[in-house]
Amino acid sequence: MDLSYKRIVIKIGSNVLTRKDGLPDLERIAHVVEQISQIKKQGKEIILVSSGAVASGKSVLSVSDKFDAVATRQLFASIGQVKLINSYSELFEKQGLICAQVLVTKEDFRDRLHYLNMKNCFGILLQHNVIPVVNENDVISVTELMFTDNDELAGLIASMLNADALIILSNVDGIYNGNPADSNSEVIRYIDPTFSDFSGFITTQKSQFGRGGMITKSHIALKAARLGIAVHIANGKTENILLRLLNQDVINTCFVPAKNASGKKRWIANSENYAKGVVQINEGAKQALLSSKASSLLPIGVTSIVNEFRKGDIIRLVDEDNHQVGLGIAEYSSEKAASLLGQKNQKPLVHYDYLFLNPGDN
Ligand SMILES: Nc1ncnc2c1ncn2[C@@H]1O[C@H](COP(=O)(O)OP(=O)(O)O)[C@@H](O)[C@H]1O
Ligand SMILES: N[C@@H](CCC(=O)OP(=O)(O)O)C(=O)O
Repeated sequence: MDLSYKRIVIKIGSNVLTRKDGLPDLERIAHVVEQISQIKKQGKEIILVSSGAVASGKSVLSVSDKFDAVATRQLFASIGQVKLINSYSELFEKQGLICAQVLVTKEDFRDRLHYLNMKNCFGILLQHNVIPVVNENDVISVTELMFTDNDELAGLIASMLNADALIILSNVDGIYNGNPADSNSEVIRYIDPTFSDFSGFITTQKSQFGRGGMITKSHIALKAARLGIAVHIANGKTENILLRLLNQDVINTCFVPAKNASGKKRWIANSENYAKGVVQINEGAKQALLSSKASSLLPIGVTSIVNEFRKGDIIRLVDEDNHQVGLGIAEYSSEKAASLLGQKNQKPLVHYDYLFLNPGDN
């Protein structure tokens, strides 16, 4: 049976696009493009998030290691991105398709105007049947301004565009229940979006070019799945992986999407950086919020106001150990909340409809 996704974000990691010697794998890139063009013919919309700029840059120029590492990365990325997008452009053209380059920074998701500009741009590209090829603007994004990796970028794009699915192509068949190198380990086929503790089996091990590793991937995947987006982690080195994945005849890890979250919840989920206020909640409130029943946050469950906020601000909810439980929109100010703290029968501080839960994301 075919997976009936209409809008799909596909993320390809540097490791999929490069050979063992670190040079760009043009055959692999061509194969990805061929598969995308076949999927396009089925009437689906594709947004491609492609890494590989730095690796492509390294294939053009060798630089002495006496230069600053950050500047060297900027150098490789700026040269490599041209090479990478030229390859995509030529290959898509051969398939009768047009692609576009979209380079973004983390700041663009924080600034509301930039966010809307970006969203509008994707809108017009998709309306014109163009395939956006997205990457981080590595020339601008250095050190603390960077996305954790392109998995984070792909998750944000999938959420911004209300995608039905996010496919993350890496160099493993999925998330294993142990060390992937161990022959006893098996790929976990389905992960429920309420699951949160991966520490038992995911190691911090990364592939040659990997930045975030599997831990970041799993957190991004959970977040997207909780927003109603199906996430697949699969092996980009497997022949016809995209076609086979959509035909459901290849092993991969699928994060099962939660029942679709409202647009408001999606927005809250991506607004962590706007969160002004912080409130600490007790264990009872935490259990109630995380239970399968739809619960709002009541003042009786709030133990303290950590940072002040106004009515309508995004606030972070933390538990007694200061671990994040979720984000929500405050129904009233921190001043009023402080006066109601611990009291019964009061109006919710955060209504369920304006609450996004993401325990374990910090
Ligand atoms: N339980 C696990 N299952 C699968 N991969 C894992 C696991 N634990 C750690 N990893 C590592 O995560 C790597 C993939 O992440 P990453 O290096 O970021 O890839 P990419 O460059 O494709 O984004 C795998 O190559 C593997 O070494
Ligand atoms: N933006 C960088 C890649 C960053 C990145 O996250 O890479 P990867 O972990 O391989 O997906 C580049 O194009 O080289």
